[in-house]
Amino acid sequence: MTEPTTSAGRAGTHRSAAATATQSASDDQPAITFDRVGVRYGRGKNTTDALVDFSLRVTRGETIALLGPSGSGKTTALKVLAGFVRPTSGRVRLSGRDITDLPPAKRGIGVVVQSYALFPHMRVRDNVAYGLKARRMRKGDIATRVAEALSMVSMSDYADRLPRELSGGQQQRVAIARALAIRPDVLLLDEPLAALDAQLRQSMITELQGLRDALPDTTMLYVTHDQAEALALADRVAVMRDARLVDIDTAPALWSRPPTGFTAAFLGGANLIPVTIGRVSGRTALVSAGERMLTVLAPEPRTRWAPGAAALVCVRPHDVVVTDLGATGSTRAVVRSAVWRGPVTRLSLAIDGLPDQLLEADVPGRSDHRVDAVVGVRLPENAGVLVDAGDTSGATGSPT
Ligand SMILES: Nc1ncnc2c1ncn2[C@@H]1O[C@H](COP(=O)(O)OP(=O)(O)OP(=O)(O)O)[C@@H](O)[C@H]1O
Repeated sequence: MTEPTTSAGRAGTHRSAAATATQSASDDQPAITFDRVGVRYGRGKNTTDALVDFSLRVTRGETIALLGPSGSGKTTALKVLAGFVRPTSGRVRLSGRDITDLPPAKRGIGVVVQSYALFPHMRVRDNVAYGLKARRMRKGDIATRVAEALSMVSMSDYADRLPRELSGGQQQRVAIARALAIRPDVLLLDEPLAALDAQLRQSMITELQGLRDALPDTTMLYVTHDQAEALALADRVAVMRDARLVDIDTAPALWSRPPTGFTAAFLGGANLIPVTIGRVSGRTALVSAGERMLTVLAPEPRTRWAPGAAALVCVRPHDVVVTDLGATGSTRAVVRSAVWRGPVTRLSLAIDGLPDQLLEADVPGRSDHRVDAVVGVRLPENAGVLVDAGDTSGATGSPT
């Protein structure tokens, strides 16, 4: 086994308590490993399986978003790693070291939760210093660390304020500074922006992106049910459903080639059209949707797509082309609703030959399409991608 080398982190000599504690761990191990973790809450008849056979490996410096509907087990996974919940089965490791039985304070993990959890009677600097004092660090070193952490979140000017004298976004920055002050190798963020309004959330996403880039050696696990946050911040997105990890991949891959209908729907804004697979050749497939034939992308492995089998085609609303009625290659459709969303108008369309299916289409700007207007619709070749047919219930992600 090799000693962990000093990480060339953003703060120059970035070295965490956790890393110091993981003397026997190896740098080539994943920073975080969940190994078939199960969590069952309660006893007897009143039990809830919050995590089932949950396995995940996170590389050092990677940011993973745990994305899923309410109750899917995201927070439980974080609590297991932080040491607040003991798994019923399975093991958790940090840099290869088994920490399943280690108390939370000995794990050296930074945790940020939705509700800030600042000590109301302590000034900002004392809130940030809290974990360092608990580690019995020297006063001078504490002052340096506090200043460094506050500067990272642009809160240096607020060190003497009380939490109640800060806005929500500022309080959350202090909570992040407090988590960073211990220079954790692993930072856990549980819906850190959920309590903020939409505009502030957007600017905090940008700040978190900056923080992530400034901390290239810090591994982050980010819990959210907001797909926009996940897509903006994560190197990989782990989609959870009913206590299980259902899909994991890079954000662009999950977006463009969602493996399951659930993930396609949860990432938001997906039209999922039931189809029957016809001929598959290379990366494309000819499929029938109602009375229509479509040419769509068939992601690897091709063996997934057997001719005659049922599947779904995922089409993003911005890929649907709305034309005048009768335009070449178009199909007749009736506008069922038109909602202006700023940059686009989202149309809901009933398509001839596609019964029981409304297709959502985005047209640029504020369109003047009225309900019951008759238009043409065209799906460009390969605008759709084949997705495994399956249960998509509960996949109501935030709209895109
Ligand atoms: N202490 C507990 N005792 C009993 N059941 C619990 C406890 N904590 C969570 N649960 C249950 O475990 C399941 C997973 O909860 P968890 O908080 O991990 O989900 P989540 O995906 O983080 O949800 P949310 O997005 O709403 O925070 C849920 O069914 C929840 O009701």
